[in-house]
Parts: sequence; C-alpha cells; structure tokens
Amino acid sequence: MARYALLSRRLLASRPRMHGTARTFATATAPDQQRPSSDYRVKLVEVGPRDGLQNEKNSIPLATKLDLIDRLAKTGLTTIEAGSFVSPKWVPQMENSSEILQHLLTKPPSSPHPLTFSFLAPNLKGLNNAFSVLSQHPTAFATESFPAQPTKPALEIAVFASATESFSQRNLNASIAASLAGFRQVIQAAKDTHSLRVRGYISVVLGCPFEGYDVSPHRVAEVATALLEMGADEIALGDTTGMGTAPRTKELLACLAAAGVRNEDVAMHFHDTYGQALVNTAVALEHGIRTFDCSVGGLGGCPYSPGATGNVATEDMVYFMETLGMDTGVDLDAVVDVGEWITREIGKGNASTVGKAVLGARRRAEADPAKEK
Ligand SMILES: CC(C)(COP(=O)([O-])OP(=O)([O-])OC[C@H]1O[C@@H](n2cnc3c(N)ncnc32)[C@H](O)[C@@H]1OP(=O)([O-])[O-])[C@@H](O)C(=O)NCCC(=O)NCCSC(=O)C[C@@](C)(O)CC(=O)[O-]
Repeated sequence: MARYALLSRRLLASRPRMHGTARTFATATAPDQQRPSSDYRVKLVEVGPRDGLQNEKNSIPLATKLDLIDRLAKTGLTTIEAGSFVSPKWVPQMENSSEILQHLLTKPPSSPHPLTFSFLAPNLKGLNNAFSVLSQHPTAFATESFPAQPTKPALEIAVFASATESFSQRNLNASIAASLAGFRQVIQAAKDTHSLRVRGYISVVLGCPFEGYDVSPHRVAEVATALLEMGADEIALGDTTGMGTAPRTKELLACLAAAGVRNEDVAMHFHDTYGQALVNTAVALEHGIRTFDCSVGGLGGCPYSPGATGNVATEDMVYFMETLGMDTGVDLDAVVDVGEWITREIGKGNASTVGKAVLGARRRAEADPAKEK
C-alpha cells in the first residue's frame, strides 16, 4: 500500500511558507527588525476528548477515550483537554473523568514532547474529585516547580464562566457573579494545593442562544479581568454558538486589549456552526493571539447551546495555520488519521473539510500511484 504520508508531505511542501518573508499581519515588523521565530509558533489546544465527546448521547467506552488521547498525543499536539469533573446527572458522558485522570498519571501516553492534560472543574466538588485522584499520585505530574517532561505530564484545571446571565443560569445554575465567587475558591485551591495551572473559559462571547448576537464585549472584558485577578493563567474566549463574525471578533479583542488583557493570556475557542471559525481565527491571529482550541474531526457541541456544532476541526486548523507559515508542531497526516478513526469509532460523520480532502487524495493516489505528483 502506498504510504499516504508521502502525498500529504507533498501537499504540505507545495504550500506557501512565509517564514522569514514579508508578512501582511498588522503585527508584523519591518524586515530589518524580523520578529523572533516564536512569533510564528501557535499553540493548539485539542479539546476533542472533552468538548468533542461531552454531548454524545451513546456512552463511549473508557478504552476508546483513552485510545483517543493516546493517539492525539502522538500527533505533536501538546495540550489535550481530557475530561470534565462536572455533574454526571447533567453530562453523563464525562462520568469516567476520574479514571481518565488516573490512567494519564499512571500510564501517560508516550510522546516526544511534554504533555499537558486539562480537566474542567466548575466547583469545589469537581475539584475535590480531581484531587482525590491526584493525592494518590502526588509525584506523577509536573508542577510549577517541576516542569513537564515526556514522562510526567502537567495538569490544568478549567473553570467556565459565561458572558450572559441567561447562559450562566442554564450552564452553571448560577448568576455570573455567583459563579465567579465560586471560581475564586476553585482557582485558589487548585493553586494552593497542587500548584495547578488554571484556564478560565468565558462562554457565549460572540452570541448567546438565549440573548442573541448582542453580547457586550465590555461584559466579556469584565469577566476576563475578574478571572485573571483571581489567578487564572489563561482566558479562553468561547464562541459557543459559532455566531461570531470577523468584525465582531475584532471588536471583542480590541475591547479586551483596552481593558489591559494581554494577548499571551488569551486563547480562542471557536465553534464552527456558521462556518466562520477560521475567518475569526485569522482575525485573532492578526490581532496577535497565538493559542487556539480545536477538536479532531470537528467533534462536539455544547449541551446548553441548542444546535451548536463542534469546534473548528484540528485538521482544518493545522492546515490553515501551516499554509500561513505558522508553526503548529502538529503532523497533519497523523491528525487526519485520528479524525478518521474516532469519527468511525463513534459512528459520526467526519466534519473536517481538510480531513476529508486529504483522505480523498490518498484514495486517488492509491488507485493510481502514477498520478501521485
Ligand atoms: C453547574 C453545576 C456544577 C452546578 O451544580 P449544583 O449547583 O450542585 O446544582 P445541580 O442541581 O446542577 O446539581 C446536581 C447534582 O450534581 C451534583 N454535582 C454538582 N457539581 C458536581 C460536580 N462537579 N461533580 C459531580 N457532581 C456534582 C450535585 O451535588 C447534585 O447532586 P444530587 O444532590 O442530585 O445528588 C452542575 O449543574 C454541573 O456540573 N453542570 C454541568 C455543566 C457542564 O458541564 N456544562 C458543559 C461544559 S461548559 C462548555 O461546554 C462550554 C465550553 C467550556 O466548552 C466553552 C464554550 O464553548 O463556550
């Protein structure tokens, strides 16, 4: 069988590479002040095992979830959202998150890179469930004083606030103010007890299923600064509904910058319901953001956002970034394989346009290797 990788390698090699050439981003400097190569690095956060699977109705076996994480870890992705310590009454698919955490601590996936695994924990109950696993393996994970290594992953906890009161009530059963008061305790305990890194999500930043398009960017900025002041290390801006557009993404990021939120503390989390995720990604990239969430095979949806589809597919994100000359560190071929495998495994269509294109090209090359140029 022809090695599929060859085709994709050629595909990638034929893409325009922009390293060291003139760039059109607003953030670009003059040619004689070339930016350090780190400016071309983007961090992709793979959210498939959590955001991608949480809404699946059929129970997915633990072994499949562990296999998914293992396969993703071999693609060059270094940060993987692996589970969620939430109420199993509301999100039954995430019920085995303790077992997932336990497995990742005792048998971390082999990877040439240090890995970070992230878990949602909306309250002290969820955090304590995570802690009861961590306390059994206190030296199995990296902390701020012991950097992550290939054999010892780092862990991150994520809290999730909302930009509208209606979504906060539906998703968290609490007002924004009450949820923030609870998160203060979670963030403090995560840091004090195990020196964990904390991500603070804000949902519905560009459109709410209950309040519509008009979500105030100033409200988002208030919630973001509140989370940062509590000690969150990163703010993930969630376009939960995929209602975001390029001008409104630009306006939101300008508002956050005016409020003093630094680009390096922001991650973008775009759902692709209206097909705008990569357009909005380009706007955020131009603004200077370098951390983006994505989900293999475009898996996902939010149980509290009717009709929302998955996050932008990891395959599409990798292809998009690499064609812009950005460095993701992710092997497109490998991630296409994972997308194909997991969507078949759980009986879903592959929602990645790039994944389907690469798979189609492979099939054609297999049928007629002579034409593979
Ligand atoms: C919001 C809460 C925490 C409020 O929890 P609560 O205030 O305790 O109220 P409740 O009535 O929802 O609680 C129901 C039961 O769950 C228990 N419980 C309560 N907390 C936990 C916990 N952590 N772990 C395990 N059990 C828990 C609680 O003790 C109670 O048990 P019962 O008395 O019936 O026996 C709860 O309702 C919950 O966990 N809901 C699920 C929320 C959720 O997972 N949403 C989806 C993730 S967020 C998202 O997808 C958006 C994001 C991050 O991707 C970004 C974006 O795209 O926007």
